Amino acid sequence: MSQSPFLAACRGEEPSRTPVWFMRQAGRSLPEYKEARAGTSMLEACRTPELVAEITMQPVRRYGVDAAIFFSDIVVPIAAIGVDIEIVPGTGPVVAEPFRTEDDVKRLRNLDPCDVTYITEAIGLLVKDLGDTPLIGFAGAPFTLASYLIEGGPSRDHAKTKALMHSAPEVWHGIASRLAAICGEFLRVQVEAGAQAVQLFDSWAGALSEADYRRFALPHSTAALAGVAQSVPRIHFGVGTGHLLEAMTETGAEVSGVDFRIPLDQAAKRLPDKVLQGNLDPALILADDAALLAETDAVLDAAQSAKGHIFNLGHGVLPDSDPEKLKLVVDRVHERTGHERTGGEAARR
Ligand SMILES: Cc1c2[nH]c(c1CCC(=O)O)Cc1[nH]c(c(CCC(=O)O)c1C)Cc1[nH]c(c(CCC(=O)O)c1C)Cc1[nH]c(c(C)c1CCC(=O)O)C2
Repeated sequence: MSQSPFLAACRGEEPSRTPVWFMRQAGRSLPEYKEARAGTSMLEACRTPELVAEITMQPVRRYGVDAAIFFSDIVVPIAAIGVDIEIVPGTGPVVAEPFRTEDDVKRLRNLDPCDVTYITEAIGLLVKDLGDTPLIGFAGAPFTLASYLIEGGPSRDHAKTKALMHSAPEVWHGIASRLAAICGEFLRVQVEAGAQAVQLFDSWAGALSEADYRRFALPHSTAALAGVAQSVPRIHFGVGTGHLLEAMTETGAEVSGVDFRIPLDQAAKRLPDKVLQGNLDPALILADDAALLAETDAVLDAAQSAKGHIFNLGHGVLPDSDPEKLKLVVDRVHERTGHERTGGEAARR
């Protein structure tokens, strides 16, 4: 496992090749996923260890990526503490009774590892199946989760969430600090079961100004990530967060996820001490091969000046992506950056 290019890159060491994995690599773009999921709701699938292990393995088998991302969802721990939340196909998480008052804060009890034994079981199966490929555990950051709970579902402007932050800051901090404890515990359960890195998804943090991010989100994301500090590398990612790059590093995460809107050479100038993850525009997977490979090369070139680089998309794989195109990207990244010893060289040593 010490040979894992992904873990070496996370630690800021020189990997044998640039590691590559894709956010949302397990999911709707794969025909074998659709087949495995047929007739099972998303949350039910997340609670079925054999199915979780199979779906997590599918992109590893197909693409030869350097890490597996655990098949689950950011709302799984919220559902596990008894909140009535569903993942509606084509929409996203929908909450039956949104959270908006002091009394609602009390509905967020702590997560007990006993609430999610299916997670421990699924990771137990995966650690055996994965061999040398590391498993990334994950959680949603308090702000992103709180937005679903307060809005009641997906939101473009996060208006109710922002209004609550400013008009009832004690209710906001009550909700967000309880979510931080839940996220921290969810990450710990995954690491204790065998996940070798974690990613905190603050997908919607880009909707906040830097001042609001620092005041309302950063302390809670920091608390969530503190749960697994010193045990595994931590990756932190948000969408449209160019104005927050520096602030987001203050959570203490070792790796900064960069979305496709900021070139990696610019991110490297601003974050010289951070390993960067990213950032091919997911839409390029739908482009022709020549354009796709040119942009893949451009990402690799821009990453040269970074302290370290983990190749990824700038956000999740789009549902219409052709798996063959993702395979093309993995092979290109490996071919261009691999300097693993050849048989001949190894024999000479
Ligand atoms: C915001 C967010 C959610 N979930 C997640 C985020 C953060 C990442 C991001 O910004 O993309 C994280 C997530 N969700 C899922 C994973 C699994 C691992 C992976 O392949 O990356 C991960 C890491 C599975 C999933 N989570 C979901 C699917 C699709 C469900 C299906 O196949 O029926 C998958 C594979 C559902 C989901 N869950 C959520 C949304 C918005 C949706 C899409 C709803 C839809 O359009 O159908 C909430």
